[in-house]
Amino acid sequence: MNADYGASTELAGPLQQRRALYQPRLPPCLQGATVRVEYGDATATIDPIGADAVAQAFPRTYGQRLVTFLAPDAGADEADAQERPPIRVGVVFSGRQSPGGHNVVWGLHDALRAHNPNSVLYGFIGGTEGLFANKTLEITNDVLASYKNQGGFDLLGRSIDQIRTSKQVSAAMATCRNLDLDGLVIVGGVTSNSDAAQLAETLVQNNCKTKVVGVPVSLNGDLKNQFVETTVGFDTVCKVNSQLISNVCLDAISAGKYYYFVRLMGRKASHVAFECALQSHPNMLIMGEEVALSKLTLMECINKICDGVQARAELEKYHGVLLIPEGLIESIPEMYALIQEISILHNSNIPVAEMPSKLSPWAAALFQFLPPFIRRELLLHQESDNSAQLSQIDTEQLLAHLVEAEMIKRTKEGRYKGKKFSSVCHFFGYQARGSLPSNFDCDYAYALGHISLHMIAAGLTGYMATVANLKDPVHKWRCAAAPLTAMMSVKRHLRGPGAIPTGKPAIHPSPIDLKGKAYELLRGKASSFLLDDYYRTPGGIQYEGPGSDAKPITLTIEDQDYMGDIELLKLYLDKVRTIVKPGCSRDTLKAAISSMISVTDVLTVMSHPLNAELPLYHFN
Ligand SMILES: O=P(O)(O)OC[C@H]1O[C@](O)(CO)[C@@H](O)[C@@H]1O
Repeated sequence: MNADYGASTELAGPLQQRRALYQPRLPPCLQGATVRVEYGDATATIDPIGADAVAQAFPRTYGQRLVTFLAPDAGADEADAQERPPIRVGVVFSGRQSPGGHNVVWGLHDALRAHNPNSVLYGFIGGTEGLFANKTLEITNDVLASYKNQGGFDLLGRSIDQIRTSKQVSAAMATCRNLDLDGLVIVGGVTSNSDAAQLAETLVQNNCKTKVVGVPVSLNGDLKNQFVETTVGFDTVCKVNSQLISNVCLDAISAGKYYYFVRLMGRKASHVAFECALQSHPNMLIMGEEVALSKLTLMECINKICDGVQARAELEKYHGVLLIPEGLIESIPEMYALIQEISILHNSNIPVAEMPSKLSPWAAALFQFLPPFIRRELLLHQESDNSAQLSQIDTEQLLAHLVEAEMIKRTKEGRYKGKKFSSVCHFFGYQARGSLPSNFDCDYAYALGHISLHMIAAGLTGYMATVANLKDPVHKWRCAAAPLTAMMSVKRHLRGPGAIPTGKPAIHPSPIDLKGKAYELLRGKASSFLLDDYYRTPGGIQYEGPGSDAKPITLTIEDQDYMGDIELLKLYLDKVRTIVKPGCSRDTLKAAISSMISVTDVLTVMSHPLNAELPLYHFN
């Protein structure tokens, strides 16, 4: 390991320094050294058909009860910290880096110290490989000083997001025993938390005392289910990307000559692209979930984009911004089938150079049709979950290339009479992944770190730390722990009651809810986005003042009646605060709000009783 992990570095910039001083907010139940642990119902899984398979695979950790953490009863005697047994905990960054990850370690550290100052926290250097090789860094306040509220995972670094093979699991268990760990906290997304569940089960079966706790940290926002509302890092990444997208929108409209094709990280599900579209209002968004549902072929997607380009040309508009998720390529049915064939070849250890000749005739034909750069990228070695390396496949360039060819064809055939189509491509991912985390991600991660300690102290294993009511202010957050097995499902080939579960139980990425309110909202605006250049400029992340408590739009919309909540209303009003002055007309307000966010029923805002409570917002 060359990097000097955990070395106390000086925070160079004033913003970095100021961010290090930010004290994340904690919900009331986490403000003391102890919590009251309340056990709820026993769990099954979110996948009734796969429940038996999950129960069989996790005989010792399946069916555990839900757990809620509450503030200790008023007047309850809080034992002296010295009387609580010290706890030894290890923490590993397993998943990809995501803004806020450092605060999980910080929260865990602070909660451990409050529990008993003789407790010890080890960070594994270099991620899972450090865990296997027992390479540790003791986390202290000094070590943490320059990582508080900072981006990246460079406090400890990371390597592969995998604790899965029997060799890896045995090595992890040996480290837990060697360090005499009471708990191991695994930080990551769907893959890392699936592995955490397996490790927890194995440790129980082998009478290893270490409790395994998962923490939902992933920019993808796809670890979402009835227990988990969002993941740490999603908010920041969407805010940074939305700013970049809106910059590109203004660039596009200024010169009026390019179509920007922007691919966004987020793996198979389209959460990042979707949230960014709600924040920045690009002209088009092609979501993987829509394409998969309608079984749109590659050429149907291209025609859809070309129809949009043509409709805009009729308005004399030759610029535009199109967003796509990096997982789009896998959602196109014929591309999915091709990727599956390549995956089988990888799993059969066929050398990459021989793969094209081993494809089925139709897959070979499709493969040959694709431009050489896409062919090369499709053959890259797979991710740890056996999926294609989506970050490396330049789908935006493939689309731009095919759209250009189709526009030329339409021109030749006389079906398009506008100016020549020109495109510029971007992949926004890494730029946002290392960002300074938003206040929301700082608070959320810090709270999850605290909850992890309370889970270990309560002897829970095979659980994920969770926080509910995230749309509300921090003092209303509800802290809990949910069994990892309860979030599992089993892939199956057929749908419906006759479906036979196949494959290993795992926590799978959850797709965009195409019946949800946020989707309905976006669809309602689709034609205006396409034609009206309804671009919205969210600007950079705000760390102080108005807007610093803004949360992901999808989180706030999905979880409640639109505009039904005072906090959400305050949020919107905060956003318009800078341009809407007291006493302004309804029309000004309406224009201001709709240019910033897709509010469907602005009048509801105006007639809301809260208006009377906020003197700034008395409207004529
Ligand atoms: O750093 P790498 O290996 O390119 O990882 C990229 C992948 O990691 C993520 O950023 C997080 O899972 C994905 O969105 C992306 O596909």
